[in-house]
Amino acid sequence: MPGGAIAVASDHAGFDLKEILKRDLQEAGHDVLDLGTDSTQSVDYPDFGMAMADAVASGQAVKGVLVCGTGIGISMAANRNPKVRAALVHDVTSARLSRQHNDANVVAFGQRLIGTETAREALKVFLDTKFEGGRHAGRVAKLSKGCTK
Ligand SMILES: O=C[C@H](O)[C@H](O)[C@H](O)COP(=O)(O)O
Repeated sequence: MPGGAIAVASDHAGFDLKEILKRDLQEAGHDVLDLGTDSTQSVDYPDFGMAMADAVASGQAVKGVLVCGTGIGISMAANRNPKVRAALVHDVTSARLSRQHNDANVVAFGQRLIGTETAREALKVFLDTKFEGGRHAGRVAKLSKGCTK
C-alpha cells in the first residue's frame, strides 16, 4: 500500500472528476481523505481549496488533488498557504514537470477543460514522479518562505 493519505477536494464543477479520481486512488490502494464537496450543488471553491491547504500543511495528507471548473480558482485558494505548492495541470507533461521541478504537493485539474482520461493519466504520473532537487531545491525553498512584504 502506498504511504500517506491523499486528500481530494472539489467544488460542484469538479465533483464528477473528483469522484472518478478518488475511485482510481482507492483502487490503487491509497488511503483517501475526501474533503468534499459531496454533490453538484453549487458551492464556493475557496472553501475547498483552503480545506485542502489545511490538510496538507498539517500533515493530515501527504498530497492532494483539487478539481474545479477550470482548476484556477481552487488552486489559487490552496496556494495562499506557503506550505502548499498546487500545480494547475492540463496534461501528462505538466504533471511530470510539476513534480520534477516544483516539488508540487497538490495537483489541480479543470473538469471543464481537461479530458477525463488525460486527468486520470496525469494523476498517475504526478504520484509516480519524484522531485529532482539539485538546482530546483533552492527555488522551491524560496516559495516556502512566502511573501517578503
Ligand atoms: O475558478 C473557478 C472555477 O472554475 C469554478 O468551478 C467556476 O467558476 C464555477 O462556475 P459556476 O458557478 O458558473 O458553475
